[in-house]
Amino acid sequence: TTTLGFRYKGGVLLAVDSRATGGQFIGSQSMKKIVEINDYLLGTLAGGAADCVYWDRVLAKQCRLYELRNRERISVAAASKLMANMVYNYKGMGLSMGMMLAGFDKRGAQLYYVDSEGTRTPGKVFSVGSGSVYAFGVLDSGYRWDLEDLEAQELGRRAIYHATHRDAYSGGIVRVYHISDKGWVNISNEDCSDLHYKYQEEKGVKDE
Ligand SMILES: CC1=C(C(=O)N[C@H](C)C(=O)N[C@@H](Cc2c[nH]c3ccccc23)C(=O)N[C@@H](CC2CCCCC2)C(=O)[C@H](C)CO)Cc2ccccc21
Repeated sequence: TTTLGFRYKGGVLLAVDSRATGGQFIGSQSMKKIVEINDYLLGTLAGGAADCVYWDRVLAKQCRLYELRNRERISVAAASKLMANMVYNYKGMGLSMGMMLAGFDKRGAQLYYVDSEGTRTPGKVFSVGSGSVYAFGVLDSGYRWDLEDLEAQELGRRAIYHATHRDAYSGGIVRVYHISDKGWVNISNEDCSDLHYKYQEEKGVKDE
């Protein structure tokens, strides 16, 4: 898996791949690794698939209960704290989950990293998963706070593409989401092989 997220002038940009693996076998090429918790809150998933899918659903339920009890949406900080505290109860028991919580709330655009080891930290740029080393290579060289929206989307897309090209455990569809004060938008879902030929074309390189 390769997932990434970064905060910038235009809000939060998330990009992920869609491959699930079981050892050397590919379990799926079309998984949803960006999960829609509400109209202003997204999560990204990496690690044990069952752990990620299960705990995401528990978090989504808790966020909905919060809204019903408090008549307002939960903050990203609070949602990430809920998740961190829930999985901390199972620390050392074998959970494997590395996720990001991204959204827009009273504090503006927010991005947190939370994992099953007990880490919960806010930040500007994260990449999580087996392909994150490749994604960081592209991301860190192209990231600026003042990116325009289209530049930010293309940076996220290219960083995930490069990870799917080099990491055997990443692949499938490159999904890109943008979160602003108007909520989240799914920008694109492109097959990484289509992106491969598009980028080769741009480089003027034939059928590699
Ligand atoms: C195909 C499939 C599943 C599957 O392939 N499960 C395997 C066993 C799994 O958990 N794969 C992990 C890798 C892995 C195997 N055993 C582990 C033990 C510990 C930690 C990781 C693993 C995976 O693809 N992980 C993805 C993220 C997942 C993909 C599916 C959606 C939720 C996030 C990645 O992190 C990369 C592919 C690198 O592992 C689980 C599932 C649930 C619902 C619907 C379909 C599936």
